[in-house]
Amino acid sequence: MDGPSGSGKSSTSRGVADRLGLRYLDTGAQFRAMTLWMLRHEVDVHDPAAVAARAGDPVLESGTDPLDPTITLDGQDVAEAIRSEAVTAAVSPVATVPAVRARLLDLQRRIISDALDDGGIVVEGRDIGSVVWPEAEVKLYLTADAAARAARRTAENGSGSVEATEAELLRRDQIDSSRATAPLSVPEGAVHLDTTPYDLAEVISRVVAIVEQVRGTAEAST
Ligand SMILES: Nc1ncnc2c1ncn2[C@@H]1O[C@H](COP(=O)(O)OP(=O)(O)OP(=O)(O)O)[C@@H](O)[C@H]1O
Ligand SMILES: Nc1ccn([C@H]2C[C@H](O)[C@@H](COP(=O)(O)O)O2)c(=O)n1
Repeated sequence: MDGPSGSGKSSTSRGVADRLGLRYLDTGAQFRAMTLWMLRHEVDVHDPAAVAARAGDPVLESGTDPLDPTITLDGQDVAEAIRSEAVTAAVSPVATVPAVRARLLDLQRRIISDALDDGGIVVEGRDIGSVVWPEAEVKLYLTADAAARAARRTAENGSGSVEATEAELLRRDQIDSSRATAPLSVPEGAVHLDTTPYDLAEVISRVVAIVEQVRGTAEAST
């Protein structure tokens, strides 16, 4: 499942994975953990060579239970720390460094391979259907109007102005879409779902129906 910031990928992916008995992976959390490590080790996140030189150092582990996803950095739970404003502001430049993407893509592919032996996995990010796992059984591209995304995110944060949140979302959209390495784009063969008019339960039900339809079609043709 790919899509821009705040389109509902995490909430939808977790709900779908829970309904279908699948594992769940938030790849954005991995980019955030990598960024947190760089900040904690005083690496200049705007210096790609400096970031690349340390990209192999952090020890990252992602737990894939959709009801309790976890992320640890050098053995420490960082689920809360990776959502800080400092990390949110710094993550885009770190995510554009090829050495960072290569390291995390390798980790993501290993997690996906393991999960495929265990029933399957819902993976969310920006380049999952296009780069990380183009052979995915189902590819989804989630969007929502910037105003709806900003309103949802502001409600989630419980503070801040909707206008400022929307500006920050649009800034990250712009960076994620225009970068040279694995830009955010609709993957070939993906179903595009605009969630603006639907609440979360409705989106989850629609995605589950899409998965069941794809699986039914695949079974019927074998
Ligand atoms: N269809 C929906 N209707 C209303 N609120 C929603 C819907 N989908 C998600 N939300 C809410 O919007 C907020 C952002 O959703 P979520 O974190 O799942 O987005 P995301 O695409 O994973 O964002 P990011 O890429 O920044 O991690 C959350 O508070 C979530 O509960
Ligand atoms: N597969 C991915 C996942 C995430 N990113 C980048 C893009 C975002 O700026 C950042 C944080 O992601 P979020 O937690 O907001 O989903 O990580 C990426 O480049 N590729």
